[in-house]
Amino acid sequence: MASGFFISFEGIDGAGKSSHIAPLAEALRAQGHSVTVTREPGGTPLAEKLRAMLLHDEMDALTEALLVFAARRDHLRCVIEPALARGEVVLCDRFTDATFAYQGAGRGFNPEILTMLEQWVQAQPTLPEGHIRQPDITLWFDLPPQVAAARLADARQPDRFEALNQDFFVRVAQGYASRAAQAPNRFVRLDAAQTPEAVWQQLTTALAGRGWLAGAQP
Ligand SMILES: Nc1ncnc2c1ncn2[C@@H]1O[C@H](COP(=O)(O)OP(=O)(O)O)[C@@H](O)[C@H]1O
Ligand SMILES: Cc1cn([C@H]2C[C@H](O)[C@@H](COP(=O)(O)OP(=O)(O)O)O2)c(=O)[nH]c1=O
Repeated sequence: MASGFFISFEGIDGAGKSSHIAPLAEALRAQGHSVTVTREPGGTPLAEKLRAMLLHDEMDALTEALLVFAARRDHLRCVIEPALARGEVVLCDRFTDATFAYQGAGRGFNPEILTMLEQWVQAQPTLPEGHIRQPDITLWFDLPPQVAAARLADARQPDRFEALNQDFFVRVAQGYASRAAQAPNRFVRLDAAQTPEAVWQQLTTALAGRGWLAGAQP
């Protein structure tokens, strides 16, 4: 079976993830790859409905965790796994690291339960025994929360998460840092405080170092 490549984009709100996904998709297509661009929570009609609830309805942290993993299951089954099986590159705006950062570190929800849900939801019969589906590379846009807040101040109407205070995002940023420490080969840390051009340069250099995107121009 053809095996594609799975890249996730992570970081706190305002870190610059979304700004880099379309240019990366274009650069990969220009080099002959088929690319699926998607996002979490979301990516399927069902998961987009769950996303709207997560972003706008009041609920506790367990309900948040169950909704994001339900959305993820549908997204994996209907979009990500089929795209990988076709040999495509999948670019996904957030994945499970966001759950550990937001519901785990941010909300203070039990990470052991998140790990259990991760094992169930990301089980995939085509993978070798003991493996679950994870991104091949996670591009982590690391940015101090106060810089992200300044970027978002005028940019858009905040959702339930973006409206939370600075302390929440300090914990979320720490959550990403500890996830990155647990999977150093998967995570690529980008200094997202630099200019968009410099962040793009870091991103393409990291991918080129792994055999992707030779000579891509911003
Ligand atoms: N490197 C950067 N320097 C300054 N502003 C940036 C940079 N990257 C993105 N932005 C701006 O910050 C805001 C948030 O960027 P966005 O890509 O939507 O972040 P995210 O998807 O991580 O929430 C946007 O207004 C965007 O134009
Ligand atoms: C994937 C995921 C996202 N989220 C949150 C983080 C974001 O604040 C929000 C939506 O993410 P995002 O798509 O980055 O928002 P936007 O479209 O505004 O850039 O969902 C979680 O809390 N847990 C998760 O597992």
